[in-house]
Amino acid sequence: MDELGILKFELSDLEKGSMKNVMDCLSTLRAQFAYMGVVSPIGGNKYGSPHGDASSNGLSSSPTFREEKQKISPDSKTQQALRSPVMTESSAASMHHVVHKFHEVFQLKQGRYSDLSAAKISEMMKSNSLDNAPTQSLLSVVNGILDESIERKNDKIPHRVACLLRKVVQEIERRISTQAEHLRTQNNLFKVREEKYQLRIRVLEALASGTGEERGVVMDRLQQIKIEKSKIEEEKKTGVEHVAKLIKEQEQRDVELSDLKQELKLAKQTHELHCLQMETEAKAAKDGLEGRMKELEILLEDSRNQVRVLEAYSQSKSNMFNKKEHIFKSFVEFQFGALKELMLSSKSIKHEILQVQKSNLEEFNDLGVKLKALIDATRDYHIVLAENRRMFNELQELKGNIRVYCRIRPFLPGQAAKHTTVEYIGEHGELAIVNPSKQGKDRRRNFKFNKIFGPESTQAEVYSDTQPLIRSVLDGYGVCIFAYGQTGSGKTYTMTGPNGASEEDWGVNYRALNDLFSISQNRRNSFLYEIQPNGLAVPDASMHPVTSTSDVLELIGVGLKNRAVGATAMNERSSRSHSVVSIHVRGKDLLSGAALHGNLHLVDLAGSERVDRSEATGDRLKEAQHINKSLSALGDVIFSLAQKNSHVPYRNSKLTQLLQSSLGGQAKTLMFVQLNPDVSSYSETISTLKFAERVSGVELGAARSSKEGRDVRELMDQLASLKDTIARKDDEIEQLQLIKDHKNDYTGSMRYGDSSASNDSSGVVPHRTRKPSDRRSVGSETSAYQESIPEFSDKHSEAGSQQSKLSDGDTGHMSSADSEILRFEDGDYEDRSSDISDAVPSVGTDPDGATDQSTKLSEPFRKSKVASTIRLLQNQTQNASKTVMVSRDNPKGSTSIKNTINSNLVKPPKRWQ
Ligand SMILES: Nc1ncnc2c1ncn2[C@@H]1O[C@H](COP(=O)(O)OP(=O)(O)OP(=O)(O)O)[C@@H](O)[C@H]1O
Repeated sequence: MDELGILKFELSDLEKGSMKNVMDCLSTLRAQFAYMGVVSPIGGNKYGSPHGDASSNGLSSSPTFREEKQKISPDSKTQQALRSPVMTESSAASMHHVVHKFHEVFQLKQGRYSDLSAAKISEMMKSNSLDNAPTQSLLSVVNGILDESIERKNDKIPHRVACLLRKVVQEIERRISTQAEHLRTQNNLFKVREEKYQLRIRVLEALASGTGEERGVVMDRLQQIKIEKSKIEEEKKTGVEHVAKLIKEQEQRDVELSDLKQELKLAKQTHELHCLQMETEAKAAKDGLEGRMKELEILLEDSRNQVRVLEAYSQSKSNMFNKKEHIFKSFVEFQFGALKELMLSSKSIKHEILQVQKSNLEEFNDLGVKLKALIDATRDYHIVLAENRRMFNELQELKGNIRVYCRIRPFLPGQAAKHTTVEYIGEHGELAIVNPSKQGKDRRRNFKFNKIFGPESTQAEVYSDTQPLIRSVLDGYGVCIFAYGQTGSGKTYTMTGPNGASEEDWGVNYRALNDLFSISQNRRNSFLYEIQPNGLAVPDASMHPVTSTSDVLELIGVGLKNRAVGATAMNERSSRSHSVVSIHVRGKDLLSGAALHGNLHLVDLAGSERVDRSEATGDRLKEAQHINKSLSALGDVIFSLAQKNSHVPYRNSKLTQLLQSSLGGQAKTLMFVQLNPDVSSYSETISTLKFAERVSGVELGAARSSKEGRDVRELMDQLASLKDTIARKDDEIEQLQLIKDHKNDYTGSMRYGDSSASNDSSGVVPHRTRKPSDRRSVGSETSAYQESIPEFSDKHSEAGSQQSKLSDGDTGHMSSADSEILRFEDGDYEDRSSDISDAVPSVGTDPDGATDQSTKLSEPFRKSKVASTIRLLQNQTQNASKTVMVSRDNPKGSTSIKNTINSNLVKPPKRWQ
């Protein structure tokens, strides 16, 4: 519309309701189409306005008018296009281009045609330009040139302008002729049509003239046709307007379309680029995703496996839980059942408890009274227990504070000639030694000791007679057990046992230690023991606290490492020093607070030897001399004690220094006399036996003479009476123990609800389970104490042995004390006993006769009567023993003894005091 110069309106004008622009536009369009109708071939006037020729009305020279004419004068192609009901896209585009060209070529904006350049004019003259130029433009050119020539007043116009004018005029003429031809053709057509219509009119008139009726119909029909015609024309007009409108819309759409195409192209390029980019990204993303997908697949597979495993696991768990649930359910049901039962029983128990509480209260009151009695009884029990201990040790003393056991070792597997010197071993300590090289009376020598252990005796048997002394250690006594004998006779074997000994072969040392600790444990309720407290015993020796046998064994091991051992001709592994294990015990009576101190010396003496036989020389000889010297010192001490010398030479050797506390005084001494049975050792054997005999008979030798042999019987009676008293006391103690146990059981059962026997660890507990008749079944009235006082078991054997000793016809072995006779070098002792010629009167007793005495001893009695009686008994028996002893050199006397000593005579005591 801009190009056509038509006023336009915007869609917004319609929306706003401003119709002015719309109306202007429509009126301009109508005017234009009206003009087109005028210039159309049908109108017959192509160039002129409806009001006549422009040039003629003077408006032609007006540029506005020219322009207006140009604007509204489309060329033939344009007209054709406009006339064409359907306009193609290309034709519309070309029409637009042509109109544009016309304006460019022929529109003279300013100046004159005569001033136009030749090039411009030649361009205008191109047939193509002229052909395409609108007629109006051509006429404008003509008019312009003519106007210029009028203005120049017939002055000549330039040649090129004249050529242009002619060319334009020729073109106009050509067009006019074409137009005329067209008009003629049209005219002819109209004429044909007119004739046709005339013909129709005539037909119609004929018809009209025929009947009035028919004429009316025809007229109506004609009228209808006219109306139709006018309608058709109207529609045609509307259609033309519609086509123009469509053309405009089409153009607009084309523009939009091209813009859109352009945009589409751009968008397509952008899109393609974008697509490319997207594809690249997509590819990368796809690769990444594929990788990720593979990973995820692997993960998925793993997860599935895990899920399978977990499923299996959860299945098994679930099964297990189901089972458990089942079990729990049944358990809970069972528990509920049990609970119900419990509740029921709880009710009845509560009821019972109430009743029991009631009865308990009564019993408690009763018990309070009984408990008081028990406390008193317990106090008495402890007093009696202490008394018992005292009596026990006094009895030990009565049995003798020094005992001599003789042990004969067997022949060793490697020993060649097995000729023994031991001819006879009696059950009660008798020993007969023969000298194969002598004949007659001197061939045989008899000895008597507390006990003889033959070659077959076991370690346990040997120890069984030693055990009672260990108890004395814990009662506060000094005890010394030592082994004496020639080298290789088995001292170490007896004291320690063989190398790497099993428990069965353990020697005295180990067994004594075991007993020491076990008895101390048994007494823990009444005594607090401290074994081997820290301190120093002798120079270069130290003391260490111990709590068990193994502790002591460790210390012994340390000591043994320090012990000199060497091979001699007599013993492949001879101890070249004394070995002393000292155990010190400090005890405290928990009830009375009294303290006691005992000690135990376990001595394995170095072997005495005849240096000519042991073939010792050099250091070994010196060693042997030292050993013999210290043994000699030991003998001196023993005999000094025996003679009750004011001075006892303890300090002559370290050995006697060490043993001082367990030699003399209240100390008890046990000596194992070790013998080698081989004939080659005959002289050493005799020497050893003589020494032992002297030790064994120390007190006998030291006793003063007594002519009151008859007193022995009386004293024996008293002794038996005392034993009976002890037995009764034992019964009392036992009864108290039973009461105490009953109390413990009762209180235990009250506390724990267990009325069964309590497990009392005290050493006296076994008694309460035994009947009195059982206790006496051993054959002694003191057998109730066989476990706690095992020595009682051997009293008969000792008594018996003493009896045998006294009844032995050979009194040659009964040597008297003589401190000067201990000589090992010559292998024999010189017997220089004093002349004692008194015969022993007939003595004897019946133990059963003493049972009716002293059935009840009061405390003052015990303190005074018992003690004084024991002392008296000791003195008397010593005298009696002396009487027996002195008779050994008197064949007559010995015969007398043999005939008169009663078999029940108890061995006289051997005290050194
Ligand atoms: N009762 C016995 N039964 C078996 N073998 C024994 C017995 N007594 C000793 N023996 C053995 O006799 C040998 C010598 O014994 P042991 O070493 O005990 O003698 P000893 O008197 O200590 O000698 P020494 O004084 O030279 O040290 C050892 O081989 C020992 O095993």
